Amino acid sequence: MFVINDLKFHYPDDDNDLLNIPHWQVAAGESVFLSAPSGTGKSTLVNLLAGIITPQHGTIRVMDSVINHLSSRQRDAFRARHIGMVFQQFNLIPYLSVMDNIRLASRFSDMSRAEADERSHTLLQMLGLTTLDATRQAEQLSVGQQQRVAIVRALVNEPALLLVDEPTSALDAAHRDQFIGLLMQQLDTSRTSLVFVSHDSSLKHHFSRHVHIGQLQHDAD
Ligand SMILES: Nc1ncnc2c1ncn2[C@@H]1O[C@H](COP(=O)(O)OP(=O)(O)OP(=O)(O)O)[C@@H](O)[C@H]1O
Repeated sequence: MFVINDLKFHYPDDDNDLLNIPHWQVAAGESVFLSAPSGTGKSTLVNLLAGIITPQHGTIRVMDSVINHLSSRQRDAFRARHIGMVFQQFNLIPYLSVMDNIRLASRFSDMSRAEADERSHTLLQMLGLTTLDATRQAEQLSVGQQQRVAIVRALVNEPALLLVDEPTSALDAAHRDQFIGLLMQQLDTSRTSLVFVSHDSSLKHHFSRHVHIGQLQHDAD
């Protein structure tokens, strides 16, 4: 699903490479639990895989595209169509309804609007949100409910690659289990690959692979 080769990345204000990953690949349908101590570059790696930022060196191939060789506009289009993301900040538009927030993503799918809306309602329901909730403005929802909307928005297009960064912090135990169940169902039905970044190691038994960021990094010694 994706292959990283010879990747080096540093932020402009720091000459030292934050990430130096000789090779890492994840196959279609694999689910990876990625752990790392705070500040070691998990979110940066997720942003690289999403094509939000690009490395100074190396390649990140997602499906058939080397995403860091695409223009910024091409990366935006690729991400909208093939990559689902649930980030720490849910990035919902506060004054839009739940459904309109989800439609911002689903208009990039091959589904008709009616099909996409039906799928959205099904996913919302699976995560315990009602038809009435779907009409409410995002800002009127609790933090946990907003997170569930962000999850539906990430899943609605049946993405090839799903990137999830610290997702469970705002969910109670019951909704967290529903969330993981929904993710796993998505992987089974559509061969979606998942990279799941979390500090909550009690969740890692759900995943087919566990990776510590230190295992990916080039050993400088
Ligand atoms: N936009 C930026 N410009 C400069 N430095 C940054 C930027 N974003 C992150 N960093 C630095 O890069 C390092 C890694 O940040 P990153 O957010 O990837 O870590 P993380 O492993 O996800 O941490 P956490 O688990 O605490 O969220 C940190 O030292 C951080 O200060």
